[in-house]
Amino acid sequence: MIYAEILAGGKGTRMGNINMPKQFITLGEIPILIHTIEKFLLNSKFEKIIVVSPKEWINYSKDIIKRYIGVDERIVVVEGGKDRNESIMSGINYIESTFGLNDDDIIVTHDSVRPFLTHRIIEENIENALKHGAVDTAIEAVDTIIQSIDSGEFIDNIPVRDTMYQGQTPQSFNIKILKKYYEELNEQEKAILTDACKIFALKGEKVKIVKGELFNIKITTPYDLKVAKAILGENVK
Ligand SMILES: Nc1ccn([C@@H]2O[C@H](COP(=O)(O)OP(=O)(O)OP(=O)(O)O)[C@@H](O)[C@H]2O)c(=O)n1
Ligand SMILES: O=P(O)(O)OC[C@@H](O)[C@@H](O)[C@@H](O)CO
Repeated sequence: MIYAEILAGGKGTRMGNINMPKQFITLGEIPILIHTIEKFLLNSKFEKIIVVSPKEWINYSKDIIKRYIGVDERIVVVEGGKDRNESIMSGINYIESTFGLNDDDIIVTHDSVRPFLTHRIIEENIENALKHGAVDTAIEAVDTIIQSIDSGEFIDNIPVRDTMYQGQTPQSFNIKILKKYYEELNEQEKAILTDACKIFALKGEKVKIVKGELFNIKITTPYDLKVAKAILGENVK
């Protein structure tokens, strides 16, 4: 089966002083989370669309889904984890305990705060996850990427730009393999994960790249919120 998992379990601290996690901020009068869920609803291949939410925002998430989308049996809201990867695993635990896991089940995981993903990106994630078992969505680096191990004091390395990409989401996986690899990692390895594809990379396993889009931004800071509004053609102050 093919599942979607929308990660909305974060607090949005880098968005600054807001009274709710950033995934609930409205964009064009609709919460960011709802924009993202709607993109997934357009694809009929998903058995379930699992939304992970902070515990204290579960009821709120359910309320806005009902208000903006209505009752849709494909959508379920479950409690997230202490970090992004733990949130991914919460969704997988829900799938396992509710439906069991088959060898060819895949999951398309996506940041709730990337509302501009496209149908093409979702389709290519599904197709390649079924074929390769692990997929990242990425765009070619536009800037030269500089590596500085001492937190920005001096440069250690300037990799050849043509080999550099910027990771986005969705990231999609064979569920059984993702779960097995994640459980095999030690705490130190888990601590350096900035995304789920790194779980496969640490195991030396191949991850297929699907072409992302420049506009598939992650809304992280107040600046990103302005960019998102501009993408939608809203007036930006
Ligand atoms: N425990 C967590 C942490 C993050 N996320 C989700 O992962 C996505 C990308 O994470 P990020 O942009 O870092 O979100 P936050 O953790 O909310 O932001 P911040 O680091 O500024 O607090 C977001 O949609 C966020 O809700 C999640 O599902 N569970
Ligand atoms: O910005 P954070 O490190 O909290 O979150 C990282 C992930 O969300 C991020 O790696 C994916 O969106 C892929 O880029």
